[in-house]
Amino acid sequence: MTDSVLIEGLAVETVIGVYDWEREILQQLRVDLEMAWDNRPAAASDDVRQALDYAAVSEYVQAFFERCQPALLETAAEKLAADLMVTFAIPALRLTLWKPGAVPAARQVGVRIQRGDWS
Ligand SMILES: Nc1nc2c(c(=O)[nH]1)N=C([C@H](O)[C@@H](O)CO)CN2
Repeated sequence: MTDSVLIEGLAVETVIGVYDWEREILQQLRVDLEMAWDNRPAAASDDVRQALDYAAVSEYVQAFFERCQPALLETAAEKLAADLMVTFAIPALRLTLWKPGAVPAARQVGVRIQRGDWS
């Protein structure tokens, strides 16, 4: 699959972190997504129902972080990737979760995973 639908820098607020003090506060994450999708049917029909609707996916990601509040970025990434692939029938995706401010000397830190079949 050579086509994709992209979401970059989606801001979400959630409870996340391994330390006790982190369980008491909201922190911002930034989400980048590259989702494999054949864009030709949407282009041919000019119909959003044939597209992978990035607005709908963005809303889903926001709702996910309201109900899923894990300690590790790794856990959040794995669960979110699995949920998105099932809910939207996405064959493959690359997901990056950034946690700006977690390491003050770094611009941001995060994790990136790739799941599914990109062929
Ligand atoms: N690989 C990871 N390392 C760390 C994580 C994480 O989620 N994945 N989390 C923390 C703390 O929660 C940290 O962000 C607090 O500043 C430390 N390392």
